[in-house]
Amino acid sequence: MKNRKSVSSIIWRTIKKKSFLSAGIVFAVVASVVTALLPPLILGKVIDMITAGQEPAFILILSYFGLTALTGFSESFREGLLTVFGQKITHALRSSLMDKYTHLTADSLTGQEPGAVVSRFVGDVDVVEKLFTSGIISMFADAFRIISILVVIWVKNRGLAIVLAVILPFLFWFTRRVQKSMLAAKVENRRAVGRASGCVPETLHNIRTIHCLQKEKYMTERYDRYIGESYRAVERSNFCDAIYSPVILILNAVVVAVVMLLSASGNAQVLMLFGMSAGTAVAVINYISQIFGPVESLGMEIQTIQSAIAGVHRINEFLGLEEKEEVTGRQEALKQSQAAVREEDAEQDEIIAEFQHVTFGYREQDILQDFSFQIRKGEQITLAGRTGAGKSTIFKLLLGLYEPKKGSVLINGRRAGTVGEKEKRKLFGYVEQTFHQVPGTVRDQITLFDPAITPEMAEEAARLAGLHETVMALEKGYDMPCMDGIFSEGQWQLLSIARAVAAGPKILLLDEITANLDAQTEKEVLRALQRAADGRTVISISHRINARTGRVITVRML
Ligand SMILES: Nc1ncnc2c1ncn2[C@@H]1O[C@H](COP(=O)(O)OP(=O)(O)OP(=O)(O)O)[C@@H](O)[C@H]1O
Repeated sequence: MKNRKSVSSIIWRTIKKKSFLSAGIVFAVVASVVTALLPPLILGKVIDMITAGQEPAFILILSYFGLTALTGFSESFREGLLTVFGQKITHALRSSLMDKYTHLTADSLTGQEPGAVVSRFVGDVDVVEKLFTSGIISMFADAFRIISILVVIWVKNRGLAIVLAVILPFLFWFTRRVQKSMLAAKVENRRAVGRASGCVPETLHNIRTIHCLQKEKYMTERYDRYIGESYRAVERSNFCDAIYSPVILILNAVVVAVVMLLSASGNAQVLMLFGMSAGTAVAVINYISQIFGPVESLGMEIQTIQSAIAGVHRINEFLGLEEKEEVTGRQEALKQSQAAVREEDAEQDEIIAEFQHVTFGYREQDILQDFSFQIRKGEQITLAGRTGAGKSTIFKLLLGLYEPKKGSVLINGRRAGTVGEKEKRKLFGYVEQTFHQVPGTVRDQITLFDPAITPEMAEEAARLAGLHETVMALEKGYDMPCMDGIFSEGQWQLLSIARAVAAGPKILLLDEITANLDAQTEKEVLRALQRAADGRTVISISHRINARTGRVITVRML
């Protein structure tokens, strides 16, 4: 088992690796808050000087504009750095997920829904990225900004600070309520749009049945219902959107008006709390309008963090799945040299693969029980048995994808599960019922991007499979990008054979390779196989009696 990774360890590693970037973000956050705090103070001072009949110093005016510009600059600098940092995190997370994916055991791998894996790689990673770019860091920045403004206001006008301390929790509660309702309405709308979009292909797909059973009205009403749900959800969302800004603006105006009225009240006790100069009044009005923005953002940031936490859990769950036993480069080299010695020994008794009293089942139910057989080098074996008896399972055990519950599966006298990936490619060639394309050229289909397989080896494999002429007849030959329709069903199977023999494997595993072919094409593929089988051990699964070769091992259904 490899050392376990988690989202937090990956992020922590990225922070340490990109220490300058991380320090830059901290610096930009602090700078943007501090520089935003100073201009209203300077403005207040300038106004106080003007009202006192003094000429404001040029440096003061200059620093007001300079600091305002600096605030904008440090904010965009922070956003820029956060975007870059977010990309680094996305990269690190996706690489770790891919690394994990390639190391999963066959059992964990088959238990994964393709759609769920894609949403782990795309949706969940994006959400975690947002956790940083518009979640945690912005939340700290906004909280820092609110607190610093409150501190300045406390120093400048205690009464206003008290009013704000009372109002801000209410404002925050109201903001969260509006945001939650908007989010719920958006989710509802997405669901309704999904249902309505699903309705269209469903109707087209079943159009004959709908006409036959005269269900047109029912389908129309159903579509109308979904569209109606979507419309109502959008209206709810628009309503929340429409009321929020006016409420905030009115609140802002009311606070300013009340504080100004109180500061002009003339009552000595009230003035103790609310009294201020004209300059301070301008400064605090400025601060009040600055404090509402961060409160609104804070609500959104909490929302982002909440949804990101679910994504973090899902990614951590995926990263915690069981991994294959790892064979390191050195171990593999050592094992290969030991295998070479064993192979020599094995050559004497010629047993290349062996099942010793194997019992195996994917879950509790056993599929094989106390199953034994031996295969000698160069032998041609056919595995026969009813559907579901466990023939393909025997291949998976030979490939070391699963460990038996009892007994052992040996390849050249060695436990199949301990054969490393590189060695496996030299040991086994696997041909399945259908060909699975990889993105790339025809040559890539044969080499599977293995640099050890030269273009000459790929060509030789295609010749052996009897496909060389067909490939050469293609517009770009082996460099032709592979796509559906360039080969016939039988030719795809020949390409499968070329792929299987390209690395010169000692054992060929053939799983029902002629099942989908007509009699003529089957003959052609079987001829190619005869050439490929020369000097190799071949283990095949076939339901067709005429495609069976050599000794037959029957796998009985339990
Ligand atoms: N990954 C898996 N997880 C759980 N059960 C599985 C898995 N793969 C196969 N099985 C089950 O194991 C049993 C044996 O399957 P296997 O594919 O080995 O049979 P088979 O003899 O090759 O059948 P066929 O001739 O139809 O290909 C079947 O009941 C199958 O449903």
